[in-house]
Amino acid sequence: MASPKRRLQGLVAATITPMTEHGEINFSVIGQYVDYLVEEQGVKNIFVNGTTGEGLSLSISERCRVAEEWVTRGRNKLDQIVIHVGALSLKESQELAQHAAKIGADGIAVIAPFFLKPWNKDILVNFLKEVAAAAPALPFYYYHIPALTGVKIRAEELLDGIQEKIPTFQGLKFSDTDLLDFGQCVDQNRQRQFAFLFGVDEQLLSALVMGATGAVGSTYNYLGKKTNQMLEAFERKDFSSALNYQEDPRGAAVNVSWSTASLSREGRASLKGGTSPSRW
Ligand SMILES: CC(=O)N[C@H](C=O)[C@@H](O)[C@H](O)[C@H](O)CO
Ligand SMILES: CC(=O)C(=O)O
Repeated sequence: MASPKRRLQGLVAATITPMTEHGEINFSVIGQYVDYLVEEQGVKNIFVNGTTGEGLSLSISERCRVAEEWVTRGRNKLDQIVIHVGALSLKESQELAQHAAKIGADGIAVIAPFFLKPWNKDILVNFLKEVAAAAPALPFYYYHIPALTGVKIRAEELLDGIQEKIPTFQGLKFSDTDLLDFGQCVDQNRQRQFAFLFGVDEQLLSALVMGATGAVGSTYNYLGKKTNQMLEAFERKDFSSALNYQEDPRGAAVNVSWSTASLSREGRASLKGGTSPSRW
């Protein structure tokens, strides 16, 4: 079982869910995918069943099987495996959280419900709390992605007092371009050991300046190595090299016609090699 561990930091690849030409999940390539991330990209943390992984377009049983395959294949090779367990239904989200704990994942993340939505902080925190309580031994991350959920409660507001409500709260995955909100999250929680994981790859350098401790994103699947070099350049305060590296994800993002707000169908297909079907 996962132990509450060191803070998640550095790059986290948001994995795609490989599919066969018939639109079924292709579990057989996940082992190779792990090796590719570790060996070719130098990325040892993954975020499974998130936006890039089309988690919300998979069935619950598929989500469980995908999570299981990543954990099995990633054991002893990856550092941390975070499973996204957000869902429209609290009950399903709790089931996914329990399952993630059972299979030995290292953490769970949850987005805000996005059809019938929480209209204030308390409602959202209560939802998150009930999910977190289903996996009381697992670090919990809130996945803030307002452009896609439509839930615009500021992350800074959400974080205020969150540990009293959710004792396993360990960090934030912040997928929004509002660097003021992000910076305030960092500033107001300096005394806590939260992970501040930024999720707009094109803006990562700016987020590092604001205090990001790591990043979760789709581009780290193929720009992991370069982005690690950017992190190193930033560490040694070589900002002009860091800026050169940052140009890459921005270029790549344009090339595959992504927007910062949503990864298009074409972008996803291109990540999967151009022809792989999607679930939406
Ligand atoms: C909406 C979406 O998928 N966001 C991802 C993570 O949150 C990012 O990694 C983007 O894919 C990336 O920044 C490219 O636009
Ligand atoms: C990028 C990211 O974190 C996701 O695909 O969920």
